[in-house]
Amino acid sequence: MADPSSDRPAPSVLLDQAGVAAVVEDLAQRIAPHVDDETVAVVLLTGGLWFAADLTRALARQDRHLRFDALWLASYGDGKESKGRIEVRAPLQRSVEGRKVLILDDVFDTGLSLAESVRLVREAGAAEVLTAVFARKPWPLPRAPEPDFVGWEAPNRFLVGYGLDHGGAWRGLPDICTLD
Ligand SMILES: O=P(O)(O)OC[C@H]1O[C@H](OP(=O)(O)OP(=O)(O)O)[C@H](O)[C@@H]1O
Ligand code: HPA
Repeated sequence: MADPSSDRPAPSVLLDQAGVAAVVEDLAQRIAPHVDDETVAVVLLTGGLWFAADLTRALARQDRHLRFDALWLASYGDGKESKGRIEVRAPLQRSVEGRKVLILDDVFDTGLSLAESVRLVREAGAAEVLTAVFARKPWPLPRAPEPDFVGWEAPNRFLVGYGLDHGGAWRGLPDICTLD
């Protein structure tokens, strides 16, 4: 998979694409009773895009046709550790005043990105905020808020694929892999 002439390590698969698809379908079934066509799905860019694309289509198959918006947040840059502060690169494009919002992200790690997005969406006037992440990584301390819906409990490894990157690379891998 890796270019043998490069010094990039080859990703090894932790959850293959069939496993990813099963996790998304299961999440859609669990989320569907809690959302309707007036709910706004808010994806956290950039990494959440692949999950949000799949989940919104899985919800459509459950006859839930959510509105869609995005918040562009960044905290990792090209490194493997959170910088501990969240940069807002682009705000919501439409009003969420009085609406139910479903925030979608690829991974819950320190929990800072999700917490900041919940704060921003509440500040924008959302009536109710639900959160769903594809993967949750283990953490020794309590993180607040925990996501309302979690697809897959990931091991404590650095993940790439299905939106997750290292320095902008590997987001397009259909499997979830690790570089460790
Ligand atoms: O729980 P946390 O420790 O905050 O980590 C999770 C966040 O980290 C990644 O975003 P990143 O800041 O790397 O930006 P990206 O979406 O462009 O990859 C990922 O997409 C999540 O949004
Ligand atoms: O394991 C990870 N991989 C890529 N991006 C991330 N952002 C938080 N955790 C991760």
